[in-house]
Amino acid sequence: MTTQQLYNQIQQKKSFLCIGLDVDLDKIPQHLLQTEDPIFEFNKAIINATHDLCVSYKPNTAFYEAYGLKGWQSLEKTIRYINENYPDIFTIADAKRGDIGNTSSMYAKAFFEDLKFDSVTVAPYMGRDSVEPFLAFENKHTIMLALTSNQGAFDFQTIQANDKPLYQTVLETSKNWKNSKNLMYVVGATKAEYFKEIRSIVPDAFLLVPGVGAQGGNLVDVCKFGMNNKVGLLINSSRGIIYASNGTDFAESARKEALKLQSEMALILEQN
Ligand SMILES: O=C(O)c1cc(=O)[nH]c(=O)n1[C@@H]1O[C@H](COP(=O)(O)O)[C@@H](O)[C@H]1O
Repeated sequence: MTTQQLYNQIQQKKSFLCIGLDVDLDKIPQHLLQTEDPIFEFNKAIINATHDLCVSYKPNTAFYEAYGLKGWQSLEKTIRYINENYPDIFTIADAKRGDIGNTSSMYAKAFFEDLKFDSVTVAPYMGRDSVEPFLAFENKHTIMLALTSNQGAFDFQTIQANDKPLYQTVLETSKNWKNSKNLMYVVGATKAEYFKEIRSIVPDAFLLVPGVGAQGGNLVDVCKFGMNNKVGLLINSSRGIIYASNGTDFAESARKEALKLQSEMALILEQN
């Protein structure tokens, strides 16, 4: 998918919401545990109930890997279900990969060619040759961690190195990498005060912004300086939407939470 297609979808749906499919068998409605593939059944119901309100789904692979082969199969079925039924949706494999070049190439194949995700999250710590194999894929997107939503972001990412915080070097340096047009960046919603600076470094890039909802980030604060002239934001909420209820009404309840965020987004888009 191209970023223009993503932008078209944002305009059409008046939404830049990304729903995180972080499925935990201890949190999903108990009646689903009787089914053959509870993770897939849960995802299918959430997707069917919310696909018109969001532009993206982001399964975090940890929640599937934790259940071994069966979990990986549920992930495969989920991405196939989205691609077959809602092909406009931008899909993110939240896997936070990155390794020496030949290994990164295999990670890229796994997520882009085998599973057919539109994008994958990648950690920048190993540098250019660990990220460029992902960037080589046309119309696929590499979402690199820049300034994350967690408290530990202050351990390394904001450390001064060469007179600037490390996350700024990550942004500036990566702009010069081959196929950098395929880069997006993760910036946590809990770091709203950094968006002005970040936008001055990467004015055109899409930013994946997790941390609203359960982690306490605020949508309006993020949009104030985070938006660009093509919106340029994908705001993720996982637990805040998918675990709105653990009863038989879980899908409707998820829809209600997604609708709240989408309505706020529609208002923000109208005002900009
Ligand atoms: O890359 C991510 O998506 C990510 C980066 C980050 O800085 N913070 C962050 O929370 N995430 C992911 O975003 C999701 C947030 O989930 P909720 O806090 O439940 O909305 C999880 O899948 C996290 O792994």
